[in-house]
Amino acid sequence: MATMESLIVTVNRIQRACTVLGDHGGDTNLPTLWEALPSVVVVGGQSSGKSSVLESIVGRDFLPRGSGIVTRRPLVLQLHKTERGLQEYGEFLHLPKKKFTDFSMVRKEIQDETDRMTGKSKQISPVPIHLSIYSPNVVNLTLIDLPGLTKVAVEGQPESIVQDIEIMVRSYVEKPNCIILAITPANQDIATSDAMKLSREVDPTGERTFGVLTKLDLMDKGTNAIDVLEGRAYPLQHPWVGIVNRSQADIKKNVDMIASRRKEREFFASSPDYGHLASKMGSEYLAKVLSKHLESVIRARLPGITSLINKSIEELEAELSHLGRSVAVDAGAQLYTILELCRAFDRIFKEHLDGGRPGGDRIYGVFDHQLPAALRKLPFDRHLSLQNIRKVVSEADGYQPHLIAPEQGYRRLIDGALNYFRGPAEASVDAVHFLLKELVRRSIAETQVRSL
Ligand SMILES: Nc1nc2c(ncn2[C@@H]2O[C@H](COP(=O)(O)OP(=O)(O)OP(=O)(O)O)[C@@H](O)[C@H]2O)c(=O)[nH]1
Repeated sequence: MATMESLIVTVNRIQRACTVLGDHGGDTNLPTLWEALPSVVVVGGQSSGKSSVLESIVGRDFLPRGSGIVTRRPLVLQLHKTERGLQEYGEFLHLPKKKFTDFSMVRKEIQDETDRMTGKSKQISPVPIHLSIYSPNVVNLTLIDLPGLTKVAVEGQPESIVQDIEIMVRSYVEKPNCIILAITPANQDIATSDAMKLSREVDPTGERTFGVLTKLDLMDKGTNAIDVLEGRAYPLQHPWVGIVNRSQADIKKNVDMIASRRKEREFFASSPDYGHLASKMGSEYLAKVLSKHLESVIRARLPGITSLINKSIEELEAELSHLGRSVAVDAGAQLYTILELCRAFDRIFKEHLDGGRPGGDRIYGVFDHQLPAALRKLPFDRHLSLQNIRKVVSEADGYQPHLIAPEQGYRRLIDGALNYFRGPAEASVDAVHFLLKELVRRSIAETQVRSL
């Protein structure tokens, strides 16, 4: 039986395999495993504090910063807890074996990899970037960071980006396996929070939504968010978690994460409003709660995931066996395979025509039944009636007396008769052509099945 920790690690590996195989949900003809995997998705409006929460959970500065829409591709962030004393590093799925120990280079690589997919056009792309972080200071957890919900495009970004982001975010949060981390700043009216509006829509019972209130330190003096944090104002099934991230000034002053986490702990411990909730607040607590919840969701979904994988294996194996044995790689062997196929096709096609397999008899039927029946319907009685022959013959030679036989007249009679033949003859050719094409199709199908 897998331990709790290895469950998340296993799902991480499956997620990476999905990305390599081009499965990131959405419209696809193949069964999508990606959509069946539970994941924590970070959702929030612009500047709500998403990046700060993620960095705080990781304990490192590594996300791109800037104005406008910075996150333009989903970032699948897989956190792996390592043993105490080991060096922290990041590793991207698209750059395997390259260990990033300098986290400012991680930030740069996220930016560069985003641009590689979207160009400098500032468009968004649904193809995720996978980043694994190995550190003794994290819990095993997978989080997906998405572009912030926004109302307006900034310069250089197409107007459609506002809708495109909403569609992308929705495509994640709609999935029943998605755990929504809804980030809302406390210094804003929660009723207008983009994250809460969206999560209420897709998860009305609040079963899979974790509400996170950031910027508690920025609330107006004399106000607090205790009604929300104690679950009275906006009740969810899981308790709300309050967070205090670094302010812009702290970031400018290069306040590091360790100091920032300590400051956050102190804020809650010394707060007259939140002191009684201190043990259930803060980014470290949030990471632990999420990790535990993710593990329990994975455990519950495990039978479903296993049966989906088994079903996919069966379907793909059936398709593989239908496609036949693998094609040889070197030119000589490929030529041999092609000749072998041609010979097999030739034999099967001949059997269809000459007998042994059905089909050839239908061609015979065209000449034996269809053509004679059509000929019988031709108006030869009228064409070769004595009256018509007399008329054609006398008209044909004009004033010239015919010496032996009325040659011109006969010619006209024969030409006319041949014209009548043309229709049924062409119909017979078409019918035979159609039958032959059908036999070719059948022979190809039988060649594939028989000889491969
Ligand atoms: N004082 C204070 N400032 C915060 C807090 N959380 C975030 N900020 C500041 O708010 C600003 C926006 O935070 P980000 O974490 O970049 O927000 P975001 O949601 O990732 O923003 P976008 O990536 O632009 O969508 C930054 O200047 C942060 O320093 C907080 O809890 N307290």
